[in-house]
Amino acid sequence: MAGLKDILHKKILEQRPRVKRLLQEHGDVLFDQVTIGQVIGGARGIKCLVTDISHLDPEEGVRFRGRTIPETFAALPKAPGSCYPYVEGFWYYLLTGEVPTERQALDVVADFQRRQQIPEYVFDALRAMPRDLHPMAMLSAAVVAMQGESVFARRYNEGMNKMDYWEPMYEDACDLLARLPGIAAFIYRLKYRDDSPISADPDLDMGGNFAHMMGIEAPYDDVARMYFILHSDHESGNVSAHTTRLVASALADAYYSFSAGVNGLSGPLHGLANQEVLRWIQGVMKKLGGKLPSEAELTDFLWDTLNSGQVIPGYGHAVLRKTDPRFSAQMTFCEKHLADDPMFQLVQMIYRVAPKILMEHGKARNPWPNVDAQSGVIQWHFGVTEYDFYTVLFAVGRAIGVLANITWDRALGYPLERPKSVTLDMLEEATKGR
Ligand SMILES: CC(=O)SCCNC(=O)CCNC(=O)[C@H](O)C(C)(C)COP(=O)(O)OP(=O)(O)OC[C@H]1O[C@@H](n2cnc3c(N)ncnc32)[C@H](O)[C@@H]1OP(=O)(O)O
Ligand SMILES: O=C([O-])CC(=O)C(=O)O
Repeated sequence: MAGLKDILHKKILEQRPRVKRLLQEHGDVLFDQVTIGQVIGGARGIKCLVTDISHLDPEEGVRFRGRTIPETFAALPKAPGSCYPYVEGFWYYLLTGEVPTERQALDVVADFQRRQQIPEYVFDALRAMPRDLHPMAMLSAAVVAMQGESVFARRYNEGMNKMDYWEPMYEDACDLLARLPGIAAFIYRLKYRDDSPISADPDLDMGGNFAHMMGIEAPYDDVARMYFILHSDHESGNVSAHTTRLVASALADAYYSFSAGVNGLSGPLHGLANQEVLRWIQGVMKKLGGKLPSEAELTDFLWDTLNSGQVIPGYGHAVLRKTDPRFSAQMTFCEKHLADDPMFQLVQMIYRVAPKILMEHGKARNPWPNVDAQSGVIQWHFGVTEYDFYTVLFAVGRAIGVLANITWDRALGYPLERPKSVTLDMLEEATKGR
């Protein structure tokens, strides 16, 4: 039976003529127009990136390879005794667009088990860092420290043919992805559990192994599977995906590229918002002497935040205009496992109160919660209360999407990314007579 790499190769050969035809026969077709507002406004809405891995509809949310989140969860083979899929099966799905059989998903589980050994120098490097360094900085450094392992960089230096770029990129992507849960768990136990790492269990799948290496009982394995899949991809324009893609477009390998993407994810307007949500919630409770707020108290706290010129973390989005389905998917989990948790009840209360206030405030184009509004509270419930670690979990998930993307970018020969910049004078010149 053909393995993941063979099927991916077949898919690549099918897709290449599409790109070639679009470029050769329709390269001059006008596809989008750009306003000055978009040029100054962070390129919002400009359609200038291609990916088939996921797509984001402002009203509906993300679709992975054409499937919504519930459809994706339903379609993929599940880990034993779990209602969540194998992360490895999801990787297969994102890469190929095909739902793997259980056998095919298990082949990837076995492949990742073979690849998961982390070089000892990574642990040495992490131990040499200041213990109070942010875990995202540690993760980024650990990833780039492994750059010497890159098959892509080696083969490039040997003079590899362009048509082959995807293959070592795929190898690097699989190696990196297989090792990331172990690196993340190591960072956690180094920083917050007195340097007491737990070795990988060679028989477990990625989600199960991550829970094992964190030292947390079931259903934390399901939390990991759900979390990694939900955070994997959000089309290509978000900061972490775009950064990874941009760096890889210069033919930097997966280690350099993903490390750069991790750095982008560490911004509080992007991935770090999940730690900010918990920090903000703790701030509310601290102000009230440790008790949960009433709706009136919460309303005041929300206004205080807005009036002091800060954002409500976990709310708003650059593209979405409705409640993020990733928020809803996590809420479904919480209703099952955390229904009585006061922090979850507070998250629910914020969901009842904050959108109205953001609408009244009148600035945010989207007053609804995003993925980050719900994720930290789940971690807190399972004992991961060190909230500066939360974005590391996001990063492990994000790796699935961005690594699938850069493998395909090389397969389809997408070129070096290099948009054009203009000066303010040029923009003003364009407005003359208007
Ligand atoms: C995984 C993710 O990255 S999901 C997003 C995670 N980030 C957060 O949750 C942080 C809070 N949210 C935000 O800061 C924003 O909504 C962003 C960064 C996500 C999107 O930014 P934009 O696309 O620029 O949003 P939008 O067009 O709605 O912004 C318009 C105004 O509303 C403000 N606004 C947007 N969201 C919020 C919010 N949650 N609280 C307060 N103000 C907000 C913006 O700061 C901006 O103000 P300005 O005109 O004074 O500059
Ligand atoms: O799409 C975005 O800009 C931000 C986001 O939700 C993500 O990257 O997951």
